[in-house]
Amino acid sequence: RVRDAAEHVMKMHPMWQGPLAIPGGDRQSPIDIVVRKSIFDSELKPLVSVYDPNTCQQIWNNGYSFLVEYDDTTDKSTLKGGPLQDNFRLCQFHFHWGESNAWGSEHTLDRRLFPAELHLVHWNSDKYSLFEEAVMEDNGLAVIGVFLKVGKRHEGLQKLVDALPAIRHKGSVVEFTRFDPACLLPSNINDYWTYHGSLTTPPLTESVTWIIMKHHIEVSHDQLAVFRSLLFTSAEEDVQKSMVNNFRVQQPLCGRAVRSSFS
Ligand SMILES: CN(C)c1nnc([C@H](N)S(N)(=O)=O)s1
Ligand SMILES: [Zn+2]
Repeated sequence: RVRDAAEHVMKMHPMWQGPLAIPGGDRQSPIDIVVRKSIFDSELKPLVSVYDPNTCQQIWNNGYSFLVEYDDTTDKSTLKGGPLQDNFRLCQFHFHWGESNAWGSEHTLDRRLFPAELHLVHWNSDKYSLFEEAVMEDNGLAVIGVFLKVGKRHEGLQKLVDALPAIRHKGSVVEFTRFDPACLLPSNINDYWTYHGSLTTPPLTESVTWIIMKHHIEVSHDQLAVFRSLLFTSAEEDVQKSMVNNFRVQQPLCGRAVRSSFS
């Protein structure tokens, strides 16, 4: 199977040499969303995202993905509503992708794989004062997931794609400003699934309210190819490894409900 091959390749990354599971973890991510088993919840409110492009600060290669980081010392870029009871601050966004367009996403819809998945990571600024605190708490984080499909070029993404050659190696960082992450959201953000899960990279803490968009965004084949030109490895390492298949294997649902905001 596609996923088996990728699973083998992905486990080669040092990230996954350690414990692959949280002992007793019963709300791990990512998962397969079985659409027909999701439960429509009419109480789910519209999502309200307010992002200030002036809070965008830098883009860097952390050796597993590339992250666009935002100033989260104020409530200038926030997410609320939807399944959330509190106000959440945007701290970063990043992607997961495959070595080919056949796979790459972390979540799947009825086992359908997408070539890539965008994650916008937010933390609960009503209850906590730092991401590092929130990451340990049940209601600490909210991550929006958006599937990417290969098609027409995404004009808003190109500014980010053009910055990638400057951060090819693990540990490289460049200034990256005035980027509005709203341009990466689908036009309709009110059709989503939501469930309680975890970070998909260590510390794998079970602190995430996942909000997975029903509608995808389109990027071009060439734009995705630039993602794959990044490297897992730093400039000093002898063997350079392409940054591909940076997704976690799927985790058991353990009886969790997946709710939908649409019927
Ligand atoms: C420290 N932060 C913001 C994160 N730690 N792990 C993250 C994962 N990449 S994900 N996929 O967002 O759970 S995001
Ligand atoms: Zn992620």
